[in-house]
Amino acid sequence: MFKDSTLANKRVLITGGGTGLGKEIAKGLLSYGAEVYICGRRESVLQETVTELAKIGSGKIHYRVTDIRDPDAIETMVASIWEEGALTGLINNAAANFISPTKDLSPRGYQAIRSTVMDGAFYTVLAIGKRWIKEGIKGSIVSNLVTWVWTGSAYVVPSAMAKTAIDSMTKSLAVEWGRYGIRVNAVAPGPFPTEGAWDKLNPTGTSTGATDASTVPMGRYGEMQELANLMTFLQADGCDYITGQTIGIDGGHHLAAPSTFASLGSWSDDDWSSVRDSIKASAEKEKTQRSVG
Ligand SMILES: CCCCCCC/C=C/C(=O)SCCNC(=O)CCNC(=O)[C@H](O)C(C)(C)COP(=O)(O)OP(=O)(O)OC[C@H]1O[C@@H](n2cnc3c(N)ncnc32)[C@H](O)[C@@H]1OP(=O)(O)O
Ligand SMILES: NC(=O)C1=CN([C@@H]2O[C@H](COP(=O)(O)OP(=O)(O)OC[C@H]3O[C@@H](n4cnc5c(N)ncnc54)[C@H](OP(=O)(O)O)[C@@H]3O)[C@@H](O)[C@H]2O)C=CC1
Repeated sequence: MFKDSTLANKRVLITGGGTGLGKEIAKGLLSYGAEVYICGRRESVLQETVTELAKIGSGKIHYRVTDIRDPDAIETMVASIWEEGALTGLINNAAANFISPTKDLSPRGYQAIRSTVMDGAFYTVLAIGKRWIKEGIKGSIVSNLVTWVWTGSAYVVPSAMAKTAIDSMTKSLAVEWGRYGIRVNAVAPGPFPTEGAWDKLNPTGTSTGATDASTVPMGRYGEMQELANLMTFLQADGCDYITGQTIGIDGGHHLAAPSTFASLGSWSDDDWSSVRDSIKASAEKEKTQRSVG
């Protein structure tokens, strides 16, 4: 989809890049020439990913063991990356989540999710953004959110809340940092099965609720390359005027929510014909009662 050199000279940090979508995004950025840093809390997982992905593109991929809930740890990570060269991009991807009735959540359960998704992304943006402003670097921030920023979602309330906060950060910082040429965008994926997410959101293995591909208008899950391509586009030069946007990539999933008429997709032509007759009859009846028009 892009030239191999599309991301040459780009240096991008992907939080949570050792697994799942972060790892797939890393593959995409590497294949288009970027140098990539990934971070997470499990060194063995990061090491394995770096070894595997070093064969792709320029092969410049590095890891840092970091808990993004700790602002001091983030500062240490970002300072050590800067010693090797300034970043040009950040992808806020690390997250925590699990399904649970909200009434059963403890404060610590809520905090585990909020502190990773909301606080972790903010601390990372702050550590990197302040360096870009000081050094006059026009960086690109992209946060990996979810369509729940538009619909909310039962049974994953802390995740929906924290992702929505980062959606708000995206719009707010796009304005505040536009003067520095820093772009702040987000993507909102629908279901892209990964081990990490499906263990926490589809523990029965029966694909119900938001993990059910049959409720996606396109009738399928997202493909990793599709997400990696969108991330590449948002990290590349060429459309710098795009900022403050959250771009859905969900096969139309959130537009098919129960609050819409999406289920009418099962009606036949005969059903529609009968419905049309009924609606017209109603309109005709009303017309006979009109005093004007
Ligand atoms: C529309 C599209 C469909 C798909 C959309 C997908 C959108 C988003 C997906 C994701 O974000 S998936 C990401 C999945 N990956 C992860 O979650 C990785 C990181 N996860 C973790 O580290 C753990 O799973 C964790 C539990 C979230 C946090 O671990 P931590 O070690 O920090 O905390 P703990 O001490 O284990 O637990 C803290 C607290 O939480 C309570 N808790 C844990 N699990 C549950 C549960 N299943 N139900 C209720 N409560 C839970 C735990 O009991 C602790 O509370 P206290 O008991 O101490 O009060
Ligand atoms: N899969 C899907 O269908 C969708 C996913 N998303 C989003 O995509 C992103 C990736 O999810 P996915 O790949 O599916 O799930 P994963 O569980 O594979 O990815 C989560 C990553 O975050 C890292 N992480 C978690 N907590 C921390 C922390 N405190 N500090 C540093 N790193 C941390 C984990 O590494 P470690 O445990 O080693 O720290 C892991 O690599 C998330 O933001 C998720 O909300 C959005 C919509 C749909």
